[in-house]
Amino acid sequence: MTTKAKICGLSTAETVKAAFDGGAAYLGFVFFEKSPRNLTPEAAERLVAPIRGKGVKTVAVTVDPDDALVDRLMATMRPDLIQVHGKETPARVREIAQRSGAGVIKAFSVSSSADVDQAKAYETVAEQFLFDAKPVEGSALPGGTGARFDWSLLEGRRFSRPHFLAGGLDPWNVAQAVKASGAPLVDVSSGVERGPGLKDPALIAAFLDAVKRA
Ligand SMILES: O=C(O)c1ccccc1N[C@@H]1O[C@H](COP(=O)(O)O)[C@@H](O)[C@H]1O
Repeated sequence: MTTKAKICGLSTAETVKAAFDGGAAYLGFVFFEKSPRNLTPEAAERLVAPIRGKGVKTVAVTVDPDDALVDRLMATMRPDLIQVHGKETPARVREIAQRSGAGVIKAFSVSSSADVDQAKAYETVAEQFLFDAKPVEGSALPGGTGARFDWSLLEGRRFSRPHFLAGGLDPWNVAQAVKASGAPLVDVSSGVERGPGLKDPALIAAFLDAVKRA
C-alpha cells in the first residue's frame, strides 16, 4: 500500500512548490493566531492558486473555528478539507461540514489507547481522522510542536475513515513510524522546518522521498 503525505504549515510559494513537486497528496495551511505558521485566508488563496485543480488536496488547519472563519475560508481559499484541531464535538463537526461543503479532518490528541477510541463518535461526521501527540501541559499550540506519541497505539486499529499519523515526524523517522503504526497517511510540520514556521524545501523533499520508500 502506498503511503500518502501531507505537508502542513506552508507559508511561501517556494515551499508550496517543493511539496507539490515532491508528490505530497495534501498541502496544509494554518489559521490559528498563536501559531508561527498562521496565515490570512487571502494569503493562502494566493499560495494555492498555482496548484489548484492539479490533483493535490488543500487543507485549512483550524482550532475550534467559528462560523465567520469557516465562511471566510470558503469565500477565499476554498480548501478541499477543513482540519479541526481543537475540542470540536461531533455535532460541531457536522455543522462545519454542512456549512462549508468541505470534508472535515478531525484531529485527536493522543497519549493513550482511550484517546484513539474517541474517533468512533466522529465516524458519521468526519471525512478523515488525524492522530497527533497530546501537547505538553501549558503549550500555546495544540499541534505543530514536534511532540510524538507511541505509534504502536494505532497498530492493528481499523477505522471507517482514512487516518493520518502526525506528531514529531521527520525525514529520518517517518519510515519507522509508518511501519509501527500501519497508518496510510502521514502529516508533518515542524520536522521539515529549519526554525519555527520556516519550512525548508530540501527537508520537504527528503521527507517525501522517505515516505515513498517506506
Ligand atoms: O502547525 C501548527 O502550527 C498547528 C497549529 C494549530 C493546530 C495544529 C497545528 N499543526 C498540526 O500539528 C501536526 C503535527 O505537527 P508536528 O509535525 O509535530 O510539528 C501538523 O502536521 C499539523 O497538522
